[in-house]
Amino acid sequence: MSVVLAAEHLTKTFVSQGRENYTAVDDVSFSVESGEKLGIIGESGSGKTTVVNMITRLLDASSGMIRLDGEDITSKKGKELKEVYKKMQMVFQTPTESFDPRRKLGDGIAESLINFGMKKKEAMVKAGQLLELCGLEKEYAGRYPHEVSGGQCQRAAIARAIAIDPRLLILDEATSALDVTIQEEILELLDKLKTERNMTYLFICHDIALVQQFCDRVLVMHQGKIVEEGTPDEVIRNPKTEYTRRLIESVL
Ligand SMILES: Nc1ncnc2c1ncn2[C@@H]1O[C@H](COP(=O)(O)OP(=O)(O)OP(=O)(O)O)[C@@H](O)[C@H]1O
Repeated sequence: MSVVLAAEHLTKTFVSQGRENYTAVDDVSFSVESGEKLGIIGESGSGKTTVVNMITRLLDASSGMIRLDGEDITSKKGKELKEVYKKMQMVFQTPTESFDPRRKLGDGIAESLINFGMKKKEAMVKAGQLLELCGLEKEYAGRYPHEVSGGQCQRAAIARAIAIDPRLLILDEATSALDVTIQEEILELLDKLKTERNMTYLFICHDIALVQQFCDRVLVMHQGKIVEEGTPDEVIRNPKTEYTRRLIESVL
């Protein structure tokens, strides 16, 4: 199996005037294999989103390296990021906010296709097909974000994220705002897409039960460090740290 994403000794120290420097992510290393569903769990403030923000290049790393498909992307900026986002896409917690409220869902999905060279007409047809692939009728392309439910909007966000056929999806609390049955449906959709498109997932979540259900492997983050790693069943059955034990007890 090939490594799709690797983080090597990734560190982020926030430096702000008048406050002490704060190291939110401290020497974090991990890799995600092709076709794998890797979870990262940890309590609020443990550094999960900071890791994601560095990987997706929304935030500069203080030190360390990020490789995507073997290529060093740690310092990629501006136009160089287009190639990065072709391979790696994100799905966030609040789908309604991730779409422009003044534009229809179909336009939002077609936009990424047009950015990558597709003609508008073709992109609109493809947007409808992607919505269908994600379990919505293609007519949803004509709806605004506020005209659909949270679960439907998250399906549209997934349709947009897979539009340009990325290898890796980063799902940052992508099911956390949804109720339990809708969460299940979204996880089923992600599993279907993984089988059909050989997707690789980095699944950030604070809920170890969801990670157990969905992921092949999990990293536990605490105070900016990875404190544990294994299959979800291994970690749940035999937690090595008191912190992980508390995380498990709080959910299961
Ligand atoms: N721009 C910033 N400046 C200073 N500190 C920050 C900044 N962004 C995040 N932090 C701090 O870094 C730590 C990690 O935050 P992060 O958002 O990565 O945690 P998290 O595990 O994703 O939490 P949550 O699940 O609540 O989103 C927190 O203590 C946070 O206050």
